Amino acid sequence: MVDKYVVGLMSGTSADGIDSVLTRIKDSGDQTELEVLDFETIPYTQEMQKKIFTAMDPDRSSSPLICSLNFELGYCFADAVKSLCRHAHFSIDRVDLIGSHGQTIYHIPDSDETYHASTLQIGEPAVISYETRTPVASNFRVMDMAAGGQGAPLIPYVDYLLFRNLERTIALLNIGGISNITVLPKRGNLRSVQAFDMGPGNMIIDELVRKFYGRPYDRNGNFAKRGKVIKQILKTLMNDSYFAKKPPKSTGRERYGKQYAEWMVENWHDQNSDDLIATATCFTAKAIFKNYQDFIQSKNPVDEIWVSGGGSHNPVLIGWLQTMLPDVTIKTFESNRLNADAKEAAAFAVLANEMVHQQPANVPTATGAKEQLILGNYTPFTGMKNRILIGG
Ligand SMILES: Nc1ncnc2c1ncn2[C@@H]1O[C@H](COP(=O)(O)OP(=O)(O)OP(=O)(O)O)[C@@H](O)[C@H]1O
Ligand SMILES: CC(=O)N[C@H]1[C@@H]2OC[C@@H](O2)[C@@H](O)[C@@H]1O[C@H](C)C(=O)O
Repeated sequence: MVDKYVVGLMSGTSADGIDSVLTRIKDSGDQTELEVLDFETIPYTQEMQKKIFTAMDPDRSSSPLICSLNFELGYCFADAVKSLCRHAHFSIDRVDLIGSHGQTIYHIPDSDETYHASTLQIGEPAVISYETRTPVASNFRVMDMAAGGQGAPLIPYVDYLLFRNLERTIALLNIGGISNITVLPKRGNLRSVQAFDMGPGNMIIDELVRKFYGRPYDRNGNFAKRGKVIKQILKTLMNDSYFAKKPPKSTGRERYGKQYAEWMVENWHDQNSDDLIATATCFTAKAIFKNYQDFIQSKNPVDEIWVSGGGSHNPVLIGWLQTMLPDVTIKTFESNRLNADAKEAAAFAVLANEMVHQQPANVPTATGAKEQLILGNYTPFTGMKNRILIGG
């Protein structure tokens, strides 16, 4: 089986920048072997981040903005690939395939009286493909959703491929904008994997810090450290219907973004800023704890939780989580195959590789889809250097 050089691209719900990773992948499915050759994060300019947040906000968004941003982000993603290849001293001509998650603009996990269940990730693959002269796999969530799933989370399949069959039950917890978990029961098969979004990650903390201090996030939990948790507020926040909802479930900025933080500030305007940040940080930890207690503990008591995502750098958040789960070892995700920050981007390289091998890659127990499906749309470069991987 010939190795493929695959670039994975990810921009998460925090919209802080583009993670790109250059990988070498051998084989596919259960036989997948992944090697990470280089990794880079390119932060969005302030202007770009502002546009993304505006596009996500139903009160301020517009169709021309989303239309234009789809192309603008396509160029940003293509630039990220070019920059990564320069950084790795690797000719872009040698890249066989790009797997791009895109930027989530809106995610409606369940239909309601107004809107159909749907999800939108943008960053035009034709632009990425044209600019890099390389085929692109993208739009991984929609086929799962077409089959009645939530289109999220998708990383659990890759977690299973790369980290299964350990002698202990391991949970991979990613604390990004949203927190999500993958539980890999010891010696379990794909059907035994439990995975879902647990609720807010850093999203509410980020919004409060932006509002109070004009900074993007609470670096090393410094503001939370100065504040104290207001028990009454925490109790109110924990009374959230998302936590009672049984998995499969997924959530996003629509629920725990700017409006949520604004509601907190309005409701408790007489409270000290650092106390509110501390309370939001404790809320994030407690939401993870509650979901664990209600949906995981009795089924698959975990031995270890490996934490990745930006929240792993917040010692206050991790400290609280450890206090709530004294019997579980909580440690930063570590693997000789990939570092924590590269994990999500690398997962989209693996998903792209699965796509061109026509391997189903969703985990129906995690997304709620009716069946296993091949994920992703394929955009070949259709110019002179036409390299179509599918079917030959
Ligand atoms: N040193 C740090 N101290 C505290 N928080 C940090 C630190 N570094 C990063 N973070 C937090 O991590 C966030 C970014 O995390 P990450 O890049 O994992 O999110 P994401 O990939 O956008 O989210 P998601 O996985 O939900 O899509 C920042 O917005 C910030 O809140
Ligand atoms: C719709 C969407 O973009 N969901 C993201 C988001 O960020 C974290 C969590 O919510 C997860 O469900 C998902 O991302 C990861 C990459 C996933 O699909 O596994």
